[in-house]
Amino acid sequence: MIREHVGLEGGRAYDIVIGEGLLEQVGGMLGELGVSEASRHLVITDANVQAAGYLEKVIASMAAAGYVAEVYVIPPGESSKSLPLAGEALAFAYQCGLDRRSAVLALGGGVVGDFAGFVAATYMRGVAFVQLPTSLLAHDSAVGGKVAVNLPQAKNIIGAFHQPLCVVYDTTALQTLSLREMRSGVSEAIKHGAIRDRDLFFWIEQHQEGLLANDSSLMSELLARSCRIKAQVVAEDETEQGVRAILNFGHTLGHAVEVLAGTYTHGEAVAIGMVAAADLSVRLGLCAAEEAVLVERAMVACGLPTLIPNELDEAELIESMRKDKKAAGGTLTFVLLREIGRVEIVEDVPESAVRDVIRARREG
Ligand SMILES: NC(=O)c1ccc[n+]([C@@H]2O[C@H](COP(=O)([O-])OP(=O)(O)OC[C@H]3O[C@@H](n4cnc5c(N)ncnc54)[C@H](O)[C@@H]3O)[C@@H](O)[C@H]2O)c1
Ligand SMILES: O=C(O)C(=O)C[C@@H](O)[C@H](O)[C@H](O)COP(=O)(O)O
Ligand SMILES: [Zn+2]
Repeated sequence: MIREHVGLEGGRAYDIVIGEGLLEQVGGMLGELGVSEASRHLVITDANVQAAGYLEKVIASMAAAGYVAEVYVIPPGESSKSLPLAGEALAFAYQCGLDRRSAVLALGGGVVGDFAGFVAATYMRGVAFVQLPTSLLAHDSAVGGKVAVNLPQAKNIIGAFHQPLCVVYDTTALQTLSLREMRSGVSEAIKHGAIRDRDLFFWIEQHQEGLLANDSSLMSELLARSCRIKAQVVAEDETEQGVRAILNFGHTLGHAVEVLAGTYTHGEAVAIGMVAAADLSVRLGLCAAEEAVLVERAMVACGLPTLIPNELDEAELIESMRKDKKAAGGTLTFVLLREIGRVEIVEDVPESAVRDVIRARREG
């Protein structure tokens, strides 16, 4: 078992526990975290994760430890991150009699984590929550306390910073993940390498075959190293007053592509966004062209997309990016590459440079 730590102040520090068979131990872990046995608790998951058998394990483990668990199952997919569905989940929590000592458990990928975290952050002005990530991408989403639902036209617009009590990462769950979702998760790990750890970046490219095949020792190393970077950045700037925005590398364009196309996974869209951000960095004279080539090479090696679909309108992409959460006053803000392992946040990027990059990155 591996333990990483998110070193926050004010009683909000927590551990990320990574290992095999942890879902069967959730009940005992809740006891160690001081979760009350007197209150009812809510496990939120999606239908795919339920069908794969993980919900049963959590419920059995909680029951064995004396916990009463209610269950709320959402449809799989990004469209579940909506305010109306969150409202229904909140009403369900109330109807079940959850109280201020109740905990919400998020069992699933990033969609479930963001959604359930939002429910936990808003129910009775905030109750405890525990992340039980089941996708590879969720090594990113489960850590750091960004919880949110979407507007139809923009991602994560309605949300909060609400840290979990613990992240319990059962790596056996990754066995049922599709190759596409494994690749999508690798994309955010490449991001962690690109922003803070050059060695990790090249290690992922070198070991992509074993990682995508879910080799257990490689996977444990990936999760530990990638979560460690995420935890460090979050501990430096919990609510994104500054440096935390580097975790948004690839997301300015990535979020625009994800929303406007509606056909890419989050990790795929961010992969396109990272390659484009690297191109932009070269165009603005911030980084050597060879570094951008290496970013693209890593994405291709991991089977991730690198081109912007032709059907996405340039003006709509720009408009969406001007409304990105990092942007103030409608300017274009990007996290740009200095070299692999080092990035910087650049505000007020000229629109002409962004348009040039979009045109050069179009599908053939
Ligand atoms: N809060 C954050 O810091 C943060 C960070 C990164 C991404 N995100 C968000 O996370 C979301 C993407 O997360 P995701 O890629 O995990 O998507 P997801 O939650 O939709 O999961 C991907 C697919 O895999 C299925 N699945 C999950 N675990 C499975 C398992 N063990 N076996 C079989 N199927 C499984 C899901 O049902 C879904 O169909 C996006 O909404 C993104 O905005 C948030
Ligand atoms: O934790 C963060 O901070 C991140 O930016 C991580 C991102 O990978 C993630 O997609 C996050 O949800 C994006 O946040 P947003 O504020 O750009 O919506
Ligand atoms: Zn992301």
